[in-house]
Amino acid sequence: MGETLLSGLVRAGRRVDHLLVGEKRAERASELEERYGVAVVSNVEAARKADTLALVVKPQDMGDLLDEIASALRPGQLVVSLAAGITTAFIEARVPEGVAVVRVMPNTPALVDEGMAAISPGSHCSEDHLAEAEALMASVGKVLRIPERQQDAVTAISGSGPAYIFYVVESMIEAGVHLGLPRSTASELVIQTLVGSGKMLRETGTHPTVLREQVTSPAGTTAAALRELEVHKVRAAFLAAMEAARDRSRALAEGNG
Ligand SMILES: NC(=O)C1=CN([C@@H]2O[C@H](COP(=O)(O)OP(=O)(O)OC[C@H]3O[C@@H](n4cnc5c(N)ncnc54)[C@H](OP(=O)(O)O)[C@@H]3O)[C@@H](O)[C@H]2O)C=CC1
Ligand SMILES: O=C(O)[C@@H]1CCC=N1
Repeated sequence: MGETLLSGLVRAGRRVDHLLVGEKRAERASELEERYGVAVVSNVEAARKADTLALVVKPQDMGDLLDEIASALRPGQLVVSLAAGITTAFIEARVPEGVAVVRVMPNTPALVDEGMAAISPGSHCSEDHLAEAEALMASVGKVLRIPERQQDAVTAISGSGPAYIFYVVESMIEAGVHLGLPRSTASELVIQTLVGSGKMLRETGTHPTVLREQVTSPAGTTAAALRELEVHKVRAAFLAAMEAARDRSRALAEGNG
């Protein structure tokens, strides 16, 4: 996710020659330096020199990372966390008083500048700090400001969301193959159907139920398929899946790695 954000900043034409990246593995560090022209330094040096820090480690590694950099941080700096589950309070309790914290939930379509990020301010965060985090994430897609209490639900919907969509795509391609289509044909049909349907949702602003009804001819093929999805409780399965993701996000905040 960190590299996705970095590559987006480069594509957006933002200056990255002054950007410091904390990366421990030497091989990976040289790869990032060569690919993006950024300087790879220690986490402590990045924390001491940067005005804004983006923390993109796994939630389970966040406590150790904060312990490592806390003494290098100073009031007025901005810490932007992209980690699932980790609350602004968790970070604020581990950094000096007056460090501004913003919690972000991004998603991987940021790689093609179609990301969806939700941002929430911590308790010492000014409008300028929040606007800075917003501008960072706007380099790679849309940004919504939300209250932090909604972050676990957002993580379940848009953070993990691309995985559910890819799962549906995989399933439809497999079904096409099962029905006798060549894999490449099935794949092209499904991907273009997905992109076209997404574009219809965004460009028409029409409710998805209406769009679905427009495809569903009386006693036709779509009605036959949708009946099977109802019989197999696919809608209930989506609800249960997203509740599980929301609960997992909450558990990560409580340190249940
Ligand atoms: N993937 C996604 O779709 C999304 C991810 N996120 C969040 O982004 C964060 C990263 O996730 P993801 O990119 O999937 O995970 P990855 O494991 O791919 O990336 C985490 C990176 O952090 C590095 N790292 C770990 N500890 C340190 C440290 N102390 N100093 C410097 N670097 C360190 C790891 O290096 P190494 O490999 O050497 O250990 C690794 O490159 C998570 O908190 C996740 O919740 C949020 C939304 C979407
Ligand atoms: O699976 C995860 O925990 C991360 C957070 C949201 C998407 N990927």
